[in-house]
Amino acid sequence: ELFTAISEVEPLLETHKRIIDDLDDYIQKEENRIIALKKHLSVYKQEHEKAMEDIPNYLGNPINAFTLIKRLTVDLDFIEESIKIGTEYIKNITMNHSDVKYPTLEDLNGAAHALTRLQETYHLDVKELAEGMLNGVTYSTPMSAGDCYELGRALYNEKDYKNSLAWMMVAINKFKEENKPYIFDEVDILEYISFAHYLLGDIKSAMAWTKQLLQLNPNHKRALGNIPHYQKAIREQEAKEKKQQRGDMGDDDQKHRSSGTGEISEYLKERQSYELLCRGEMDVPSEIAKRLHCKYLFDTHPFLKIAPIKMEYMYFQPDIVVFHQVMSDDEIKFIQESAKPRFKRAVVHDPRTGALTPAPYRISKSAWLRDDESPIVARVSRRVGHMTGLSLDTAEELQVVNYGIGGHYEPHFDFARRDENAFKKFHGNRIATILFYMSDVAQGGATVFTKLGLSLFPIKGAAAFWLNLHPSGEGDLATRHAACPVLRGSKWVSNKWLHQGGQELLKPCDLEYQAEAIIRQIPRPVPKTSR
Ligand SMILES: O=C(O)CCC(=O)C(=O)O
Ligand SMILES: [Fe+2]
Repeated sequence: ELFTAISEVEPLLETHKRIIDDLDDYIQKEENRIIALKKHLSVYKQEHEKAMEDIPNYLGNPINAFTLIKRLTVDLDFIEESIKIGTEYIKNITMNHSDVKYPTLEDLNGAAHALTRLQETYHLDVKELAEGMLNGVTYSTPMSAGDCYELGRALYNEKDYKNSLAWMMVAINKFKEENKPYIFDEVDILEYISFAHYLLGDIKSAMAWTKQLLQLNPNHKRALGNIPHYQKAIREQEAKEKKQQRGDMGDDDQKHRSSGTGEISEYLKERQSYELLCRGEMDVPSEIAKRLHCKYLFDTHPFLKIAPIKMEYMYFQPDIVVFHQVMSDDEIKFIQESAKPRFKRAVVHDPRTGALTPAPYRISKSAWLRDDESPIVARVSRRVGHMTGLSLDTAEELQVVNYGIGGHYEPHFDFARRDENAFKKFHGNRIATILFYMSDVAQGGATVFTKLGLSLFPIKGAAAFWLNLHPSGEGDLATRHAACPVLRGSKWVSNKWLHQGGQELLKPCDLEYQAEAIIRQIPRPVPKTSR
């Protein structure tokens, strides 16, 4: 699962270099071998010509008879042996070395999925992507027909036929333009295109592409077999459409039934604001925006009297703030290096069982760092106390996260719902989140609050802070948030989650608030984030 963290993809460059060196060496040896073989061949040809000019005379010469026999015994053995050595040698190269890392087919599929996630979230054009461009700017070498074909194949195998088809269409155009040798040919691409159309329910297109395939290869067995099948399906589809047209007159009931359930539209609504926010196309409401400001924070801890913290309000009710310059480059480097060897694919709590499992909606690698393992980690925790005025006594360890190719975390709450038994080992629920940004991100990777319409774009060394719970202890549903897929760059964050235990005197729960949490309509006063 190398694809789940960029830091784990980095060592693949070492593997890449190894392949370059091995292949260079192989080609050098192979060229020498070919030169030797060519010399043999030319001797064979020359001698053969001479022999054919006058066969009896040629073979009458005992030397010629001897050399002919030699060429067909010992020399032939040499040729055979040298070809065998070549294939053995290349076998050794393609066999995995144990001292470098190799990605798996799972990684290839993960990377393929990531590309489509990016393409869909950021409205990227497949043709532009294939040219190595993002929003009109070139960032990488263009993809070859082979790259596009493999990507299309990976998506096809993952049953994502729509995106598979989009990439196969680019593959076929590039294939015709490039005119390069590949292990696949135009017929193979056409077969994927036809079948993807079929699986997407567009049987007429499937038929048209299959006919194109048969023009190139009239004996293609599978394509020939599919034609009657498609013809039958088209007839059935047309009959169904006709029946539906007749039935539709006045069948209002049908229309209501197909309008979908409320649950789906709620999901789609969230998805829509998530994507808009990820692209930075949504602003916070103007009545909030006009009150946003920055200030120096110097009263949550006496220490701040001499070193106040820069605090920027990003939202009110719930209050979301960003503290600037609260983690130094050296601290970041140390934390990254400590986390790397312990990285595991990030897991989520299964809401039914509370068990930890990896999920496709959270693609990253993470590790936990304890305060007592390094004064640097402890110093960062202490700083969280200074910034928030809250107790760290019941906090979780520092969770360090690196997102992989297209890495993301879909909308979620940081607190546990009442029916989840996720946080039983902690003192109460997650009252607050402090999210340190340990890198800038070239493109994408924002933290977005889907209910609020707020996007926070990572700034290295800054930290976002918000309370997840109402003062009553009820989870604040407005804190629903997500990590957008990383479009370009590597995103590092660390989370410090504070729990309710130990905050009783610092953030007393309020009976009025408790009532408010139940009767949500009552507007509540702006709670002070700092004290
Ligand atoms: O990485 C981010 O921007 C948010 C991460 C997050 O929400 C989490 O880890 O719970
Ligand atoms: Fe979160």
